[in-house]
Amino acid sequence: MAQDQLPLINGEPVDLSGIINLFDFEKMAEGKMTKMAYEYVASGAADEFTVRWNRQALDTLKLNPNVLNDVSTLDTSVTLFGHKLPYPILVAPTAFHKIMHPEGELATARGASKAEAIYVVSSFTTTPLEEIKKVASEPLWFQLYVRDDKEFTKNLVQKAESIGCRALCITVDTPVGGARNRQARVNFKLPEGVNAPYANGEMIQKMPLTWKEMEWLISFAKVPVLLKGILHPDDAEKAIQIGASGIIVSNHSGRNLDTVPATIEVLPRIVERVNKRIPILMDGGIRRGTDVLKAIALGANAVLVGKPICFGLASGGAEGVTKTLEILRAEFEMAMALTGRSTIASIDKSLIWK
Ligand SMILES: Cc1cc2nc3c(=O)[nH]c(=O)nc-3n(C[C@H](O)[C@H](O)[C@H](O)COP(=O)(O)O)c2cc1C
Ligand SMILES: CC(C)CC(=O)C(=O)O
Repeated sequence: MAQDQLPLINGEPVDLSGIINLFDFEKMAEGKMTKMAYEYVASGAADEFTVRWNRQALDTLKLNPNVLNDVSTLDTSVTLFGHKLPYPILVAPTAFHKIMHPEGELATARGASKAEAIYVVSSFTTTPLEEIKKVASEPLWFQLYVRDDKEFTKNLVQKAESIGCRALCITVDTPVGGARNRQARVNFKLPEGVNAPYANGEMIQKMPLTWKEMEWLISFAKVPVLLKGILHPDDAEKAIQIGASGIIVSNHSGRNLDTVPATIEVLPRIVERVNKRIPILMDGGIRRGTDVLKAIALGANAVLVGKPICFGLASGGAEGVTKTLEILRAEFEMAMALTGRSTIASIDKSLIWK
């Protein structure tokens, strides 16, 4: 690429041509981020067992491909809540993008839109929703951390709806923060000049969120509500009973409760209980196209990626985000073709080697 076409970070051109896979982005990002920001993004809770298990569980699942099916054209599209996505990968909500790149969430929104992906904006965005909306040409969803101030929460939901967010993901796995030892060691805090307008002046402290508050939220939400952070089949059932439109099987990338299982291990039980009544999304450790394929084979309708987006953003701003999604999308297409699957519907359990 010519020097004048390279993405800029802090006015400096950044060459992403050496980036071949998502792990390359992490290495590059580590070199560009402050230690505090890198530790914030890269770390998990306590001894980080769950962080490792998310990856190990995906790595050790083996594939069982078929040959000689016609894979000359692939249809990777899925429909979620009436909206057709060209491929089943969304940008997970992650907080504080301005500590990763000076353009923060604006770069993420531009990058995700260019890659035709839905961007789930975090409650702890460091850029106001209206500004993000202006640069996003693909749909936005909004992730909500419910605060004890009901008026504040309701206003925030209504703001997200009024700027056009198409769904709400209520994070239910963070009643308190986790034992984030690595963040504690670097004394993580937002740098001067960076703030989170919807954090209501606090980071995570105690959140009095119960099924009762969820029912209250669903009662006035005008867009589909998904519960993010479901790991127990009974909770998936309750989510359906109170009228949730979808769930996200997530262990918060191992950042909250260490030693919970990998999400790909949990997924089949939830899929069985939900029995196609509502869509199931999954996140946690998705780094390869084959990971996306495995999650869909085990019953997810779509997946989200968190850390890779942060590393793409830190490495190359909007271009880094786009490239992250494009690599994953291309690898997913290869994985489909190489396993003899030309549509999402044909990706079933028989793809997983037993
Ligand atoms: C740096 C970082 C910040 C995050 N911030 C939020 C957040 O604000 N709200 C939320 O619901 N989840 C948050 N998450 C969790 C992600 O939405 C997602 O569940 C997780 O990152 C997916 O796993 P992966 O990072 O292995 O892809 C965060 C994750 C990371 C890595
Ligand atoms: C402020 C944080 C609790 C945001 C978050 O969800 C995370 O860092 O995982």
